[in-house]
Amino acid sequence: MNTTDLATQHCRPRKGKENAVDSAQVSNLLQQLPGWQLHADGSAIVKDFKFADFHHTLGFINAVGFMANHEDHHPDLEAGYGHCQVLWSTHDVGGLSLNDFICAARVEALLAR
Ligand SMILES: C[C@H](O)[C@H](O)[C@H]1CNC2=NC(N)=NC(=O)C2=N1
Repeated sequence: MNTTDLATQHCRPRKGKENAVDSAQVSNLLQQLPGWQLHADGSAIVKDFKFADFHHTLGFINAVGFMANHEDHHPDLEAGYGHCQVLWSTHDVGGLSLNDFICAARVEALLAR
């Protein structure tokens, strides 16, 4: 499954350990997502996006927020003047589900041009 395929999928409720992706799937999916990395504790994927100034950073945050509400799947965001770190994990699974990779691909799609 490539980034475009991932980005055309929608999140659906995924709860419980049976919906966790295993480590082989994680490395496979991460190969489709340039710049995305497994977070230190292994329970999230993360990427830091750089922007020219605060306006562009805030525009990105709003776009990500709109998409996240639409998908009912919500990231942790940490931002400064010219960057925003986006972290996806699935609380309902206690780790990573396919929803996290779908949303990471959807963030990439927001920036594709
Ligand atoms: C009921 C609702 O769909 C759930 O609480 C959703 C909302 N957004 C969510 N976001 C994230 N990141 N993880 C979740 O498990 C999650 N659950």
